[in-house]
This record gives sequence, structure tokens and C-alpha cells, in this order.
Amino acid sequence: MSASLSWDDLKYPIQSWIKRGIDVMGFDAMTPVQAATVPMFARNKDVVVESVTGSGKTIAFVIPILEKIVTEEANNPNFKPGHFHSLIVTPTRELSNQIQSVIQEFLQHYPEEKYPIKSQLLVGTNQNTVRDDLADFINRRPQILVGTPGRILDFLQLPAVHTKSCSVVVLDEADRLLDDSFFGDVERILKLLPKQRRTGLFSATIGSAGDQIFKTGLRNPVKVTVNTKSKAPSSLGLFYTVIDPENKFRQFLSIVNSYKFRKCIVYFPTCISVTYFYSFMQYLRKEQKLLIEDVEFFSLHGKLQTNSRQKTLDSFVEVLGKAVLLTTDVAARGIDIPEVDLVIQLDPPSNTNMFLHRCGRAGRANKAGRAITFLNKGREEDYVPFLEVKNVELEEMPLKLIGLPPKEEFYNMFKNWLLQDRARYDLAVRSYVAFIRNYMKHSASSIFRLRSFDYLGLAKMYGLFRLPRMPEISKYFKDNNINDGWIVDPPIELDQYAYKDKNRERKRLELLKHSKQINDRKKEKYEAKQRNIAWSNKVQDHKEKNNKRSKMALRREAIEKQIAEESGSDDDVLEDWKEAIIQNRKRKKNQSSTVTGSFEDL
Ligand SMILES: Nc1ncnc2c1ncn2[C@@H]1O[C@H](COP(=O)(O)OP(=O)(O)OP(=O)(O)O)[C@@H](O)[C@H]1O
Repeated sequence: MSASLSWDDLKYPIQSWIKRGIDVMGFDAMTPVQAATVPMFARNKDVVVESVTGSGKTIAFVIPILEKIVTEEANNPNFKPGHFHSLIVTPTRELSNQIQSVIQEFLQHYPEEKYPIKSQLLVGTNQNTVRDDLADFINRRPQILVGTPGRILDFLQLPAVHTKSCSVVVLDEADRLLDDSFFGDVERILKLLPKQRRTGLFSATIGSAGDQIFKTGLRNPVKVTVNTKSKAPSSLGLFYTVIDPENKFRQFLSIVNSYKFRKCIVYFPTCISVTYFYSFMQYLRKEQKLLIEDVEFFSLHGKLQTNSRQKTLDSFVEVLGKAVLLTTDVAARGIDIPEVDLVIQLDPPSNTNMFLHRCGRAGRANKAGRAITFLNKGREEDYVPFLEVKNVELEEMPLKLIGLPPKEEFYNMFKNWLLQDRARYDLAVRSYVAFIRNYMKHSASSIFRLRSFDYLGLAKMYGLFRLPRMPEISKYFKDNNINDGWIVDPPIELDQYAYKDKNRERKRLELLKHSKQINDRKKEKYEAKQRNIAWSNKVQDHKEKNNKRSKMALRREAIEKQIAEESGSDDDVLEDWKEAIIQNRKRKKNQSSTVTGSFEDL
């Protein structure tokens, strides 16, 4: 029998103003993770909390923090200047902002006659420095700090900031904060805090942090795991569709034009591809009138400035009609936009955790949502059983390409748009190259491998006229005995292909002229040299060349052998999965439920 989820039955008496906040937010009942976590974290337990995306983990740590500030009397005028009580660390500025807003919502109900509780945001922006943050801190005397690792570390190292009174630290999206890219800063932050403190680690995928968890200074922690049948919330439908890369972008546009949704987030692999496709979509929308008019489009990625990122996110949240956000993994974790009911992944992300976080932007708090992942025909289809082993089940969704002009007509539009400005083509090439580089980083490397990749199909998706000269593609051609597959479309005269920007074009023409002169001079020199070389030298050269060639052939043979051996190990991994899939099916059949609480109960 599942425990009561009524707030009145919470095994910790929360203060009336906090309860008022909960009522105003319209949260009639607790979610299982709140029921399990609040009493423990509000009392004196360290917690490691894992429950699916959108299950309400944020207020599971915000309520205990507010409770503790009152019970530990940090809400009085004697609370020492330069000190703070609680610290919340998150991996992105957007998430820090969001948590700050949740805290503010609660604080609106804090009794006016009492000494105020305040919180301060600490994220790096180009508009305020850490010194500005300090001035704010000294002035306002907040008890709670929320921010990202880099800025928090800079702030805590200031001599005027005292960490001695910090009695709670929360790492939200803890597995991300404990991975290599953040851990250095996070470890240094934790070292600056008193050992006698409460620590809470929260994430939908905390298990993947492994032993790193124990480097956070936890003391007798309690693990709270809210088991659901799947690793994803039950209100979220997980789908995939198998498609040629060439058709991906058109399929995405077709969904935008003809499927029912309220707000959609679509994930691209890199910042540059967001910029590229977003600007092409602007053209399709404004000049070609190809996209239906009542949808608004937004683009967000990590290379934009903080303020612009936050503004975009706010506008996406506020827009009343249909909206689509083109983004990267910067908006994959923690972002909570209740109206998002559709997530599209043009490609799977580089690891399974990110897959769950991306999908989890829809289907939150028991609201219905769908997440559709595009998989390339062929090897990538193995991603479905691969996920099944990890308790993530995807259903096939056959999609139709509707509401768009025929393929040829569409590509002519694409080509025309590109030909208007060479800068667009530069972006296309950079996006393509970035995609390939990113593809190599997949953790499931035996599924996502370049050896069987459809380079040409991808080039068509990006509108390229010819493939960039990358070593990966050269190797692919060599392995597959392709002599000259570099041209995608009937060739264009690249020398004539101009930039719209006059200065840039002038520079390009100067460079072109210069390199032509150099080439002519080199050619002349070479021809003169050839004429002067003695016949005997030529024979000697020939012998040396032959020697070199046979050495190269030996080297190549060794490398090929090595690659063949490596490919053998990929197949081993594949075998393992097959075995794992069979085991998993057997296990499921025999499974007796060990569910301690279920979000479905909500
Ligand atoms: N008790 C509740 N009843 C109904 N809705 C709730 C409740 N608690 C939180 N919510 C809502 O659920 C949504 C998801 O909450 P939250 O962002 O905390 O999820 P999360 O578990 O942190 O997700 P993620 O792992 O993606 O970060 C929010 O819109 C929040 O307002």
C-alpha cells in the first residue's frame, strides 16, 4: 500500500507560511519524492535523491532549506554580516534562475513583520562582476545563495565572504556537477564549506555519478529512490522513428507544420547547428511562407550571452500560442516549462542520461507529453534495444512527410538561400564538421560509429554542395572503394561564390588573387626544377620513393589490422547487449514489484 501523499500527513510539521505557498502554487498533494525527502532533509539527514524528471525534486530541497533557516535562526538581525546559511549549486545559469524564482514564490508568503529571508543569484554574466555580487551580498544580507560552480567559487574565495555559517549545501543535477567538467570547481567549493553541514544531492540520473558521490563529504546519507517501472515518467510517451539523415530536417518541419502540440523543444547536437538551421527557418518562414504562421520560433545555446539566453527562455515561456525552441543540451537538464508537450531529438545525445533529461522536458508533473527521437536507418536502430536494457522503452512512431513541397523543390529553396551569401555556406560546413566531431563522442560507440555513417545523406541535410575534406571521410571513401564522392550537387563555381558583406568579400577576393599568384609561382619553379634534374638523380629518386612506399604499405597493413581487431571488440559489446536484452526480458517476467513509491500514484 502506498503512503499518504497529503501534505497534512507529512512526517514533518512545516510552517504555515510555507504551506500557504504550496496551496497558492496549487500543489494539492505531495509527490512521492517530496513525501520521502522533506522530513529527512529538514531533520538532520544527508540525502542522495533520485527520481524521474519532472517529479518535483526542486521543492523537495527548497522546503527543507526554508525550514532550517527558521529553525536554525538564520532569519534574525543577528545573523552575522558576510555569512550565509544555504548554498544551492546547479550546472546552468538557467536552472539557477529557475530555482531562484521558486524560492521567491515561497518568500512572498513569509510574514512581513519578521526579519526577511532573502536569496541571491550567483551566475557569471557579462553585466555584473563578482565584485558587484559582493556589494549586493553585503547590502542585502541574503541567507541563501543559488548559482553555478565557477561564479560561486570566485565569490566564496573573496575575503569578505564567510562560509563558517553555511549549514546546507545542495547539488542539483548532482551527477552533472560531479562529472569531469565541473568536479574541479565543485570539490574546491565543498572544501571551503564547514564539514558539519547537511548535504543533499539531487538528480533523475544520480546513479551514474558512481563513487564520485562519496567525494562530496556526505555523512551517513540516506538514499531516496522513487522507483517507477521505467526510468522515464509514466506521463511521457517515448517514441522513435527511423529515417534517412537527408530527410530529417524536412521531417522536423513537417511535424511543426502538421502535428498537434503546444510547445516543442528540439535538440540539435551543437551550438553552430542551432544558429544555422534557425536562420534557414527564418527564411522559410518569412520569405517562402513555408512554415505555418501561428508558430513562434526561438533559438538558445551556450555560446549566447547570459542575458540573451535568459530573455529567450523567458519569451519562450511567456508566449501564449504555439512555440518551438531550437536548442542544445544547455536546455536539457532541469528546465521546467509546464506547457512543453513535445520534445524532438534530431539525433540521440552522446549519453543515455542526457537522453532521459532531454525527453524529460515534456511529460512533467503528470502532464501528458511525447518525446520523439530520430534514428538513422541501419546501425542506429540498435539504440532501441540498447535503451531497453537500461529500462527505457521506446515505441516506433511512423511519421509522414506532409505539408511541405516535394524534395527537389525544397532543396532548390535551400540552395538559393545558401547562394545568396557565402557566409551561410561557411556556417553549413562548420556545422557539418562539428556534427561529425560530436558523433565520435557517443558513449555507445559501437552503435554510433563513423564507419557506417551516411556522410552524403548528412551533407544533403545540411545543404552542402560538396563534402568537406575531412580525414574521416577520406578514410570512409578508401574503405568503401569510392573514388570521388566529394560532390553532393552539380558543382558550383566556388571562386565566384561571394559574401554578402562587402568588406568580407573584398578580403576574400584579395586572398584569392594572392593565392593564385603563389600557385603560379610555385608551378613555374617546379617546372624549371624538373627541366634541370639530371637523369641519374631521377633514377635515385625513384628507388627512394619505392622504398618509402613499401614502408608505408607495411605501416598501413599494421593499422588496418589494429582497426579490424578493434571492430571485433565492438561486436563483443553487441553480443553482450543481446545477452543483456534476453536477461532483461526474463527478469521482467519474474519481476516482483519493489516499488517504494510511485509517481503514478500522484
Ligand atoms: N506536489 C506537487 N504537485 C503538483 N505539481 C508539482 C508538485 N511539486 C512540484 N510540482 C511541479 O512539477 C514540475 C516539475 O518539478 P521540478 O522542476 O522540481 O522537477 P524535477 O524533479 O526537479 O525535474 P528534473 O529532474 O527535470 O529537474 C514543476 O512545474 C513544479 O511546479
